[in-house]
Parts: sequence; C-alpha cells; structure tokens
Amino acid sequence: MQTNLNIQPLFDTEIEVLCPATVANLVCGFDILGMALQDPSDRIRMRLSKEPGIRIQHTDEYKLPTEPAQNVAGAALLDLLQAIPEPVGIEISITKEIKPGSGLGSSAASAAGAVVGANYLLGKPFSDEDLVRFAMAGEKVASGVKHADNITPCILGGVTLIRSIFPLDIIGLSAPPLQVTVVHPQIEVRTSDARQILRKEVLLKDAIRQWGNIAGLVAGFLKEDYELIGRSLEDVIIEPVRSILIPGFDEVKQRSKAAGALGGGISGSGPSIFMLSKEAATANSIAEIMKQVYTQLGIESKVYVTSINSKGCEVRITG
Ligand SMILES: Nc1ncnc2c1ncn2[C@@H]1O[C@H](COP(=O)(O)OP(=O)(O)OP(=O)(O)O)[C@@H](O)[C@H]1O
Ligand SMILES: N[C@@H](CCO)C(=O)O
Repeated sequence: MQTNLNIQPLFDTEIEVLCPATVANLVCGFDILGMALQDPSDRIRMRLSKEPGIRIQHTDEYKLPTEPAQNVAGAALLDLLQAIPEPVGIEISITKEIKPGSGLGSSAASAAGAVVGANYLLGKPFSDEDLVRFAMAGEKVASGVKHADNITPCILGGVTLIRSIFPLDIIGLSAPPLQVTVVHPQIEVRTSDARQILRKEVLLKDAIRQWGNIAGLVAGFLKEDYELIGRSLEDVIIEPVRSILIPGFDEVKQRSKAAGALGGGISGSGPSIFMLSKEAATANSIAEIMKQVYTQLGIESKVYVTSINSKGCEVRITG
C-alpha cells in the first residue's frame, strides 16, 4: 500500500472510458512492442460506491466472468484497490467490441480501461507506470503471465517499447503516419494456448536476425523511414510456429505485400492479422484481399481499415 497518495474520490460522478484495441508484438518484438488502434474500441462505464467491493456487469454477448478475480478488469482493479488506504467500492459495466481471443488486445482493453477509469474517479493518485503495473494483473488472468505490450499502448496511445517489465521501463516511440488494415477471422485463439506452443529455446542465428529486425523497426519509426519499417517487419521466431493456427495467413501476407503493404503479420497472439501501409488506397486494397481470402476459405471475418491511435484510453464524464 502507498501511504502518501493524494486520493480525492469522486463519489457522485459517472464516467465512460473508451479503450482502444492494440496490436502487440509488431511482428518481431514479442512481448516488447505494441501500438494502439483508432478502431475498434471497448467502452466501460464506471462509478465509485461507498460499499466496498468490485461489481462487474457485461452488456455484450460474450458471457465473460463477472467474478472480479476471474475478469481481467476485476483482477486489475483488485491490484489497484490494494494500493489505497481507504476501502472504496467500484461499479463497472463493460461493453466489448473487441472480441475476446481476437489478438486485438481484448483483455488489455478491459484491464487498462478499468484502471484508467478508477484512477480518474480517485482523483488521479497514480502514475501511468503504476496503472500499467496494476493492469498487468489482468493480463496474468488472461494468459498466465504478466506482459505489458498491449496494456501500455492502450493506456498511453501510440507505439510503445517495453524495455523491461521488472523493473518497468517504458519508451514511447514516435512513428510516421501509417494506415493499418486488420482482419479478424472469426476463430478464437487464446493467448494462453498460443504461448504454450512456443519453443522455449532459440537458435543464436535466429536471435541475431530478430535483434536486427527489432532495432531496424525502432529506428524505422524514429527516422520515419517507411522502407526500413517494411524490411524489419519479419519474425523468424514466433510467426513460423503460431501462423499454423491461422488459416489463410500466408496468402493474406503474400497478396497484401504484392498489393503494396510495407509488411505485417500476426496481431498479438492471433488470429487477427495486420498490415501496415503508407497510402489509404493501398490499405483499402488490402482490406479487399483479406475479405476475399476468408470468403474463399468459408470463414467469416471482420476487417478494419484504421490508423494509429495516439491518445490511448479516453475518459468522458457521463453523469
Ligand atoms: N473483461 C475481459 N475482457 C476480455 N477477456 C476477458 C475478460 N475477462 C476475462 N477474460 C478472459 O481472457 C481471455 C481473452 O484474452 P486473450 O489474451 O486470450 O485474448 P486477446 O486479449 O484478444 O488477445 P491478445 O492479447 O493476443 O491481443 C479469455 O479467456 C476471456 O474469457
Ligand atoms: N505478447 C503477447 C501478446 C498477446 O497478449 C503474446 O504474443 O503472447
């Protein structure tokens, strides 16, 4: 518990938090790179209550657990409440547009949005780093491990690098304007499953190639060098294993690149696939390719043509 916190609870205020989808890993940066998207987003309505405890409701069809310790938003809030001296209650109603198990940071959106909202209602006693730490307790519920590559861009917006989680070291990266096309084939891949199939050891030659790509991608963002970004969007460690879980992956990637995409790959742990491009027209052509691939495979899909969200979670007073 932190004893020197300046807590000023807003008991009579109701807020809505807009929580953006995120793309973790950015192909080569497993667990360390991520970016926030303009679309889709979840919405969380929240208010404080004088009756201690966390009460969760869902207004969508996903039948997610409402028991706080099993819901990622609840787990993150339990961590946050442990850090404050006075017991308060939190009532929260979650409306998800980001389907759980999509690879678009569905779990992170709930965990991050919940702690951003609670921080606002408590008079903002916590730093962004504190909020990332609390929200990671939610990711642990979803995937079995703490990782911050969805949580951080969801809270801060933009493209972020997590140099380390213990201790937490976050670097916000600038990036040139980029169009992002995302396809979510309507199959579920749980992050916990997609992590279990990964090899535990990496060949040195693969590690060297991956280090080159991560460094190249970060340099490409900072130098606004689209060609360097494109060349660096290569993953020789995770993608060869996980792409097997995603029907149509190779075709989407190959045809998107032929249509002018800078590059792309699996979004988070999949099954969503994202592609980056410079021009809106290219992003739209890629969307058509993605739809065609999944129509031909007989798999329903949802396609988003979007861009990087620079704001992260946004709080609006509703009552
Ligand atoms: N509020 C919540 N929102 C989303 N998922 C939740 C929530 N509470 C619990 N869960 C559980 O978390 C899991 C979904 O998280 P998972 O990490 O697998 O998907 P994702 O967040 O879409 O993927 P990724 O992290 O790769 O982007 C499901 O098992 C779901 O039941
Ligand atoms: N870095 C995580 C993101 C998904 O939550 C993974 O790829 O497993």
